[in-house]
This record gives sequence, structure tokens and C-alpha cells, in this order.
Amino acid sequence: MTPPPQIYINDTTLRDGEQAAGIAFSLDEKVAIATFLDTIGIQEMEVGIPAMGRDEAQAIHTIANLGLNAQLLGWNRAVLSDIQASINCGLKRIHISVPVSDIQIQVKFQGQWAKMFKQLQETITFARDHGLDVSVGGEDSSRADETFLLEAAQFAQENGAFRFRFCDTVGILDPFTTFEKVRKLVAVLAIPVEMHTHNDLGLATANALAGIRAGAVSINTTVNGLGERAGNAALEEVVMALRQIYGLKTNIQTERLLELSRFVAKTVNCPVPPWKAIVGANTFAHESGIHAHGVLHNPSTYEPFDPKDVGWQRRFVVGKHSGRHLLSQVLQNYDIHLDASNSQLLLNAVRDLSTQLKRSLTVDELLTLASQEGLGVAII
Ligand SMILES: CC(=O)SCCNC(=O)CCNC(=O)[C@H](O)C(C)(C)COP(=O)(O)OP(=O)(O)OC[C@H]1O[C@@H](n2cnc3c(N)ncnc32)[C@H](O)[C@@H]1OP(=O)(O)O
Ligand SMILES: O=C(O)CCC(=O)C(=O)O
Repeated sequence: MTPPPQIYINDTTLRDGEQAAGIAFSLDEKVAIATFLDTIGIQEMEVGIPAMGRDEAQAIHTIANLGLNAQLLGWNRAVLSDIQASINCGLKRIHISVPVSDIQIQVKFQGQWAKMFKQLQETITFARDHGLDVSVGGEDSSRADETFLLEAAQFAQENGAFRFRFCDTVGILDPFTTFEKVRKLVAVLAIPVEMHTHNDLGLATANALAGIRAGAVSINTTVNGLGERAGNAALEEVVMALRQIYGLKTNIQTERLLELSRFVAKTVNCPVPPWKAIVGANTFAHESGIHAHGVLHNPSTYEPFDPKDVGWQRRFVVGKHSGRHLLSQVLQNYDIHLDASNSQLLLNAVRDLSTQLKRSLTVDELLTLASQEGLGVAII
């Protein structure tokens, strides 16, 4: 199946992202993140849960009055007072979530699926009567009986939902199963399908893409993959994977993804690991001899795309795994020229020091080693 030409990002950093244990944005932080997301071209964002009241409702109200270009969505249970709270925040578009798996319906509606449908109908009607656009989410869609999931989604559509969200709430699917389930949903619905995937098995981004391959047109993301437990599909991964793998546009300024990632990481006081896809510090750092040699000749040897596309600059670092081509390249900037024998001696010294320090070396450390090996000029 051919994926559609444009995919919509509905970023939920401010809702599911903030549900990550230990994270709590202030009003100013919520406003700053919403503004940043809007500036780089995010089309839609889930800004929070109005039913939480007080500060959360005030933050949502404030964001709703910023005049952002993005569509704003408030998250709700199928509870009338939740919808009223969303209305009070000045939102024009809301999301209503209902459980669709047996296990979730048992816990939240004592197994009474008819009660769930009734509350869904009442809340959609109430919201629409107040002029709101309503998206509906099937919580735990991945574990739901497939026939029941299709019935629930069709019920949402018949009652006026403009979109249905397929949720892999506990992150248990693989991309193949996701594809099959979403394909069936897309086949019976006239309204668009949105993907909401969790990363419990490290497959959130892959499963979101599988949903797109199956015909979904919108993806919930979070910056740095923040979110419940192991988090959600990361905005930066989804946007770049859509572009690199499928050539799909999201109209998002990818050059600012790194800046956004750093901003959110600082706000939540939670740095991303160096190996984190797209935004980790090592994503365009080359230390290994064979890699550096290749990249020096042609960057695409070991880079999936131009680092500038996401705001990075390529870095070469000298360390335990480096080879003589990289050493020569770095040292020639200091007018130090290596031959076969002294480069091997210097490489040995680099490996020893790097192993001892358990990190790559600074340029000063490299120059000191070179000097100790009798190479070059005295270090200032
Ligand atoms: C998969 C997800 O991410 S779902 C979103 C999860 N996010 C959050 O929970 C964060 C914000 N939540 C909150 O601030 C609070 O949970 C509130 C304000 C929504 C509700 O708070 P409380 O009234 O104290 O209830 P509490 O959180 O303890 O329990 C949840 C209640 O919501 C009900 N509920 C849960 N999901 C739904 C739903 N989709 N539709 C209707 N009711 C629901 C539960 O059955 C339970 O109801 P009960 O009080 O009648 O037993
Ligand atoms: O929007 C919904 O229906 C639930 C979304 C969610 O956070 C989840 O399923 O993990």
C-alpha cells in the first residue's frame, strides 16, 4: 500500500510527554514549548488535560489564547465534566478517550461496554453541541478484540468524531501486527486514523510508521520520546524517518529539531542519552578509524543524512578506536605530519590514554601525546 503524501504530526509532549513519571511543566514552560512547537511548524498539539483543573486548566487556557497556528487539542475521558472543563479553557477541538480492550473496560467501566458506548455518545454529543470538533481514541486498541475495535471506531464516526486514534497503549505490538490491525481499521472508516504508540519494547517509532504504511495519516509524537513509562514515538525520529524512508513531508523545520530537543531536555532536567537517534550527542560524531576514514572521503559513507538537516555539525573525535587517517587529518591543522612509523606509536599512545581516561581525547591531549612522541612543536 502506498503511503499518503503528507502526514500530520499531532504532538503530545504537553500531555502524554508530561505524564512521564517525575515531569511537571510550569505554565511558562508549557507556553514556551507550545510556542516552539508552533514556530517549527507542528500542525497540531495535545496541550493537556483540562479536567486536572487549576494550574493545568490555566496553562491550557493561556495556550489557547496565544493565537498559535497549530490546532490545539485537550484530552478528555468520556465524562461530561471533563468536556465542560475543555470548553471552559476555550478549546475548539478536543479528544475523548475510551477504553476498548476487555481488561481496560473491566477496570474503568466494570466490564459494561454498553455503558462505555453510552458515555462516549453523550460526551461526543455534548461537545459537538458546544461547537467542538471531536477526535476519539481507542485506549488499548492493540489488545482489543478486533471486531469490537472496529465497532467502537465506527460508533465514534457515526456520532460525529472527525478522527479515530489507534492506541498501542502498553507498547506491545510489532510493526507487522500494527500494519494488519490498522489496515482493517482504515478499510472500514471514512474518517482518518491517527497512531499513538508507546515504546515499551523500543518499537514506538517503527509501529507508528507501520500504521502510516497501513493508511493512517496522523501520528502522536513527543519531543525526545518523553511519555508514560518508556515513552512515545519521538517527534524527531518520526519526522526524519518519514522524510528519509518514505520521502514524506511534514512541513516541519527539521533544522531546529536539535534545538527543540535541548530546550525540552533542559526544561525537564533530563538529558537525552548520547546514542539517542537524531538528537543524541554521538549521532554525528566519528571516532572509529574506518568510519572517520570513510567520512573524510565522503560523509555519506557513514551518515544517513546531512547533519545540518537536524541542526547538528559533524564532529571527529580521537579515541581508542581511531586510525591514522583521522590522526593525520587532525594533526596537519597544527602542522604536524605523520609517517607510517610515528603514526603507529602515536595511535598506541592515544589508545592507552583513552582507555585510561575512559573517553575520547581533547585536541590538547592529542597534541601533548604528539609532543611526547617527539612530533611537532612545543605545546603552548
Ligand atoms: C493512557 C493514558 O495516558 S490515559 C491519560 C492518563 N493521564 C492522567 O491520568 C493524568 C491526569 N489525570 C488526572 O489528573 C486524574 O486522573 C483525573 C483528574 C483525570 C481524574 O482524577 P480522579 O477523579 O482523582 O480519579 P482517578 O485518577 O483516581 O481515577 C480515574 C477515574 O477515571 C475513570 N476513567 C478512566 N478512564 C476513563 C475514560 N476513558 N472514560 C471515563 N472514565 C474514565 C476511572 O474509571 C476512574 O473513575 P472512578 O473515580 O469513578 O473510579
Ligand atoms: O487518547 C487515547 O485514547 C489514549 C492515549 C494514550 O495516552 C494511550 O493510549 O497511551
